[in-house]
Amino acid sequence: MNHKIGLMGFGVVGQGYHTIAESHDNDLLPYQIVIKEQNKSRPQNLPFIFNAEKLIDEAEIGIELISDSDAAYKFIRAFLERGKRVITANKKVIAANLPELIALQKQYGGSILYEAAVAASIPVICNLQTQYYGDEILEIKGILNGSSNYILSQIFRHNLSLHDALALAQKEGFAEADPSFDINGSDVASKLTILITHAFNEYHPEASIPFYGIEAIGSEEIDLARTLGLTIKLIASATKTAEGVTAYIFPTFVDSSDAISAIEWEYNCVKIKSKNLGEQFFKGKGAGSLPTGSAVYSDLVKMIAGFKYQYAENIPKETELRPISTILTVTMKTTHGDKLKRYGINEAEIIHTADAAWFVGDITTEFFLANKSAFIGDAISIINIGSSVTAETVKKALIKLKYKEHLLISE
Ligand SMILES: NC(=O)C1=CN([C@@H]2O[C@H](COP(=O)(O)OP(=O)(O)OC[C@H]3O[C@@H](n4cnc5c(N)ncnc54)[C@H](OP(=O)(O)O)[C@@H]3O)[C@@H](O)[C@H]2O)C=CC1
Ligand SMILES: N[C@@H](CC=O)C(=O)O
Repeated sequence: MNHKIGLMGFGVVGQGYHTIAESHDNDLLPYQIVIKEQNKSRPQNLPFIFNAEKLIDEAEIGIELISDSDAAYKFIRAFLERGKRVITANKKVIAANLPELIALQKQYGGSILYEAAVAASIPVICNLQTQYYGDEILEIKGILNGSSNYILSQIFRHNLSLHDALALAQKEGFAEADPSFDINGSDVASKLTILITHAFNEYHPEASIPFYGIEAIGSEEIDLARTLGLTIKLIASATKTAEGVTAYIFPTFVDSSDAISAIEWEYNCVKIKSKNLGEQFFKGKGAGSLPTGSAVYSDLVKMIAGFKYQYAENIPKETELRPISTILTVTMKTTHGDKLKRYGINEAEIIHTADAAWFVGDITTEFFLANKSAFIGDAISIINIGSSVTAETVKKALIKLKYKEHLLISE
């Protein structure tokens, strides 16, 4: 049966979905494909068009896979306002507008699926939707960005610079159109916003979540992690507390006993803790053409079979994280101690190594959010020490590194 599927976007993900449909079920191929650039070379035999409005009017099901979030938002809205069904992989649009998109589904009777938007190949949204009846989710934790994880693997395993590793992630098709979202934690924050809504029925938009990326991590942090026998992963976590839900995203030291430490390259992982099930752990590719296209294709099959996300009766409103502030034990590194003193850190608390100045101790997420843009301006790297090591051990390792470096310098 022909479902009059309209595809928007024929890039990394659009082509992934199309390849799968072509080799599997021609009925699930699009009857038209909207693209933007007139002068790109394309396969000759495919039904490309440039008129998105025509496709939105005529298609029965829309698959939105474009790289322009403003246009994607307009297209998704237009499908839902016509009571139509639409699939997307765009986490920015979903995370920024989730309450509105839920309301549009309720008002006009259309529906939207977006499994590919979070952790690409890992069916985490469908899992949250269908597997926890009679249960209570307590915590979600994981790696939710393929590019930054791929970059960390390249840095740790092949000593590449962040810049060169990012260029490779872009070449592989893992990175966003604006790759700063991959390395500054923003892409992870969008994904965590979506997971929190599905797990806890609370809406915490990206800006309300304390998040920091891997941008300022340099060889000093890699040396420190190696000295400690640890690795560094960009970890997102959301936890149910007595007061509500708390969440944050930071590069984090991880030891080898934690399954997260073994997640390399573009792979993602999600740990879910619930009252009845205890802990579950999912691992899968978090970016790339076929892994993401496959999640889109599966959404399409599920959608045709009648699957819809079930949202709570009350559309979640924007709420504060609770507790409002959480204490984290971190390392903060920059090039010069004076930059740390600006944030009220005393000279006595600063450890100087050959090329860097470090603070190791407690900060609150409230302090972090208040100073975040200044930290970025000062190129301060922040790593959550997590539970794998104590602050005292980290300080000792830094002092060891300092003397090793002094020896090297005087040699
Ligand atoms: N890459 C990945 O691994 C993953 C990506 N995603 C998400 O999937 C979506 C698509 O990403 P990806 O495939 O990588 O992007 P690409 O850059 O590879 O492709 C983007 C496509 O969108 C088209 N496009 C851009 N703007 C418009 C517009 N205004 N109207 C019509 N078409 C337009 C482009 O057209 P043209 O060909 O003419 O340039 C191109 O075909 C994004 O939301 C991304 O965040 C989600 C999970 C994983
Ligand atoms: N750029 C994203 C793509 C998938 O969401 C990533 O690297 O994870």
